[in-house]
Amino acid sequence: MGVSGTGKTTVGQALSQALGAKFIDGDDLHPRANIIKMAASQPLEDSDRQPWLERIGDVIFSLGQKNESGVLVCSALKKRYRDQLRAGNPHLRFLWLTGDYDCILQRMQARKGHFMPEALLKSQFAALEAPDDREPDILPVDISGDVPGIVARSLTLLAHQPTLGVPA
Ligand SMILES: Nc1ncnc2c1ncn2[C@@H]1O[C@H](COP(=O)(O)OP(=O)(O)O)[C@@H](O)[C@H]1O
Ligand SMILES: O=C(O)[C@H](O)[C@@H](O)[C@H](O)[C@H](O)COP(=O)(O)O
Repeated sequence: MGVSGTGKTTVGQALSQALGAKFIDGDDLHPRANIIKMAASQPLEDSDRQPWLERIGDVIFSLGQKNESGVLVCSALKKRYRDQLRAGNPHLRFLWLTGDYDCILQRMQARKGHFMPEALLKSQFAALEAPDDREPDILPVDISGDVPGIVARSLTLLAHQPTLGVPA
């Protein structure tokens, strides 16, 4: 999880390879109307996100039913969104990619060919409900430094969450 531009897709793909797990990009689960809206620099509303979160929760449930490991990346900005994803998915854990606005903005500016405009980064931070100790299943990972280092830190954190299929 994390605001747009934090590296969810980049880190998630590398992490899924390191874990031998399936990779799913939550961007691909949006109704097309959501993508069109964001591409037009309009922030999504809670109602826009509902069908998307439902699909994400169902994909996670399907993986669990097949006893399959997966890395699914999505912003999951608000606690109630995360609670919706948790429902019926006891093995779900979150890695929260976290960093400062300027660092993320620079990365978004350098990113090519993605529908999400940097103009929406402020609204992403405005919508973000930063996890706190009410959500102990969320592991914060700072995004400064290179991708291999972030993946290594993520693996170390996940190793303490054996339910993710990472050997303890
Ligand atoms: N640790 C990193 N250091 C430098 N650039 C990064 C890092 N992680 C991601 N990026 C770059 O930042 C941009 C946003 O990454 P991306 O994976 O698309 O983020 P998200 O999926 O969270 O929107 C991409 O251009 C990506 O190549
Ligand atoms: O909750 C939201 O406002 C949207 O879900 C938004 O977060 C979008 O899905 C991605 O964040 C954009 O794509 P990237 O995160 O890949 O930039």
